Parts: sequence; C-alpha cells; structure tokens
Amino acid sequence: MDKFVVRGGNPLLGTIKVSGAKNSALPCMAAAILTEEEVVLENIPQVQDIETERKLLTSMGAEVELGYGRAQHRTSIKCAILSDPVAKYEIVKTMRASSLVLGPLIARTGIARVAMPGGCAIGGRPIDLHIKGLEAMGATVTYDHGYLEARVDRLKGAHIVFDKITVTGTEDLLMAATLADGETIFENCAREPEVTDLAALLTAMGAKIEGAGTSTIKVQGVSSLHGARHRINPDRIEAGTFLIAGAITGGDLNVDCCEPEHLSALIAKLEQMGVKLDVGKDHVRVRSGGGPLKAADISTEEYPGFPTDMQAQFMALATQAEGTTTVTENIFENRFMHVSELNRMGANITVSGRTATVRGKSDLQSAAVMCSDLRASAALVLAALVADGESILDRVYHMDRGYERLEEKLRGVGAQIRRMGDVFGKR
Ligand SMILES: CC(=O)N[C@H]1[C@@H](OP(=O)(O)OP(=O)(O)OC[C@H]2O[C@@H](n3ccc(=O)[nH]c3=O)[C@H](O)[C@@H]2O)O[C@H](CO)[C@@H](O)[C@@H]1O
Ligand SMILES: C=C(OP(=O)(O)O)C(=O)O
Repeated sequence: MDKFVVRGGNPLLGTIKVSGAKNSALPCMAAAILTEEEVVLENIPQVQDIETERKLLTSMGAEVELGYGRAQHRTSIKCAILSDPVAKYEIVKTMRASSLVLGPLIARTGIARVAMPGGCAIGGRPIDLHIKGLEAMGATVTYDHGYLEARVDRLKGAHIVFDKITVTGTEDLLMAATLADGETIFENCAREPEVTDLAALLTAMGAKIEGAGTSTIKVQGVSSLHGARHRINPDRIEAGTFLIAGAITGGDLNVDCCEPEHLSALIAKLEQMGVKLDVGKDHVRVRSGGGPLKAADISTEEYPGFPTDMQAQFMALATQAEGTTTVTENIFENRFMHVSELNRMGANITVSGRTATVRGKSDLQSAAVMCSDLRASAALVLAALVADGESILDRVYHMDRGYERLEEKLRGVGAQIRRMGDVFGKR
C-alpha cells in the first residue's frame, strides 16, 4: 500500500489547477448506458473511482476509451450492446457510487442486477430511496444472495417525493425517468451542482428535464436518447481542499479552473475566519497574509449548505484557529474517523454524538497516521502540511479514489510531499 511522506512548514505559493468533479463524472458515465450511441465526456479526473466505473461499464459489455493527456482528459463510452446488465460485487464493493447504474440499466434494458453496496467508513449508506422510486415507476425489485434485481417492461412516469434529500438517489431516478413512459415529478430533490451537471448531459442526449438545481424536477420521458459530448464541472471539493491548504499554511495560493459559485458556503466560512480571498470568475486566490485565524462553527447541510465532503478538511483548519469551533455533521452518522488521527498529531478535538468540538491553536506534530476514507485522508494531508516534522500517511488509496495526483499538484506549489510505495504490501 502506498504512503505519503509529508514534511510540514512550507507556505503554499503559486497556482494550483482543479480537475473535473469525480461526483459529476461518475453519474455522467452511468448516463451513457441510456443510449446505444457514443457519449464523450471531457474534463474527466484521473482518479481511481473513474477507473472502477470504466471496469464496471466494460464488464456489462460497453466499449469505454479513457485517455489522459496534458491538455485533455476524456472518455468515450458506447453502450451499443449491454450483454451482461449486472453490477458485480467485486466492483461495487470498492465504490458505492456503482449504485448509479441501477436506474439507467433498468430504463434501457428492463432488467438490472446490482450488488448491494453495503456500508462504508462514513456510515450505513442505504439505497432504499432509489429502490422505492423505481418501484413507484413500476419496477419489481427482488433480492437474491446480496444482489438486488429490478425488472420492468417499461418504466412509467410517477410522482416521487424523496423522504430525505439524496444526491445519487436523485441522479439515479432522474436517469431512469428520462426513458419512462410519461411525466415524472420529483420533489425534495438534491440541488447539488453534480445533479445539474448530469441534467445538462441528459438534456444534450435528448432528455426533457425542467428544474434541475431546484428541489422539484420534472421529466417528460422520451422513447430513446442519443449520443452527446459534455464537459464535466470543476471539482468543488478538490477546489475547497486547496483553499484550505492555502489558508492553513499561511500561503498565497491561486486555486484556478474552479467554479467559485459552487464554493459559496465554504468561502463565507473562510472569510468569517479572517482568511483573505480574491474571488474571480473561474479562480479564487487565498492570501493568508499570516494574520490570525478566528474560530467559526460549521454545520453540514445539503447544497447550498456547508458540504459534508469538506467537513474533515475544515476541521484540520479549525485546529489552527484562535478559539473553539464546533463542527456538526448532519448528513452521515459516522464521519468523524479523522478525529482520532488529528488528535494523535496534537489536535484537541472531542466528539459527542454528531458534534465535534475543536479547541484551536494546537501545535501539530508529525506522526504516522492512517487514512480511513477519502476526505479524512485529505484532512490528514492538510494537518501534516503544518505539522512540525515528517508525517507518514498510510492507506493513501482512499485519497486516490478522488484526488488527481494530489502529491504532484501540492509539490508544484511548494509542499514537501512524496509518495512512497510499500514493497511488502499491495493495494
Ligand atoms: C458519488 C457521490 O456523489 N457521492 C456523494 C453523494 O453520496 P450519496 O449520494 O451516497 O449520499 P446521499 O445524498 O444519498 O446521502 C445523504 C443521506 O441520505 C441517506 N440515504 C441516502 C439514500 C437512500 O436511499 N437512503 C438514505 O437514507 C444517507 O444515508 C445519508 O444520510 O452525496 C454525499 C452527500 O453530499 C456526498 O458525501 C458524497 O460524496
Ligand atoms: C464520500 C464520498 O464519495 P462516495 O460517495 O463515492 O463514497 C466523497 O466524495 O467524499
């Protein structure tokens, strides 16, 4: 298993570029199932989850080309024949977002067999709302040896009110509804930019969608969709991680090729903490100026609220602020795995239920720490960038799921970070 070796102390200076959003690219790749024609996606991030999705689509019979170049990262997907509409456990177990193929598979082929994704380090993560929605659209769902099987002649339009806001649930059912017979109305939808990005691709493929980005989405089903070309949005979570990297190291960092509008909840909190930001059209420059950071509480919420995917990184920053910060996690029940590792580095954080209390101004020290999930790993990198001495982060495969060449990008702006392969272990 690879490790990162990080020596703290350098302010990050210069320009760092944001890649395409993993959480947009994954549903957009799944959307290619909906047509026999070619779907081309640009600005695909070079991360492990995309490789997993390629494997998943290929295992079903799709032709997938994935190319990473200096100027362009793109994939072209052609699902002319889906000979095996099954999402196998071996693939699904490594990536929960595999459940995104459920809706498009049943809509296109009338049958989908998908391994149940199971829980993960951040909580239980059920998909009951995806299933309930498909049943409302006429599908019959059965379970067999850890697999869910859904069948239908043709999905029919329905009125679906989500009991709880779900991002991939909204995306999954939105894809299903594009080929359903009649109109589907969704209420209490996720409003995340990734849903809007997917809807833009589906519309380019010929779908009839109104209201994406709001809590009510209307879809008029069509009999078939066609190929399209689409550019994936910048990754707002990677961009946010870089903003915090600039702020925590007291640097002067220009986070380029991002969409500042998607970062507004984080930007507001950073400004409240006293971080100086210049917000441009497609970049945000963080100029810390070495001034003190002040504590600011956060509470995670669905978009446009403060994202749960930025909670761990924000907590790393809070360890350096003057005063006490409370961090409340409202989306996932077990997303504080980074706390014990941050405390091992000298942070002073206590957890009670859904709330963590961070007593700031800790002098962080280097340590050997373990990455437990994607964003927890990012928080440990951020802490290590300001810790005294050399930290070793184990299990960076979690990070590789969603950050493109993180160590190279950070090195490019002055961080001392390198990857070390483990000769005794393998991923
Ligand atoms: C690939 C992807 O886009 N992942 C993101 C997506 O995950 P994901 O789409 O899996 O997260 P959801 O929005 O579905 O989860 C939100 C909450 O709803 C619950 N729930 C969800 C579905 C369901 O059928 N039943 C149910 O109870 C979940 O347990 C959780 O408590 O949104 C999360 C919340 O912004 C982000 O952290 C993830 O990075
Ligand atoms: C939790 C995340 O991803 P996933 O939903 O794929 O586990 C994430 O991107 O932070």
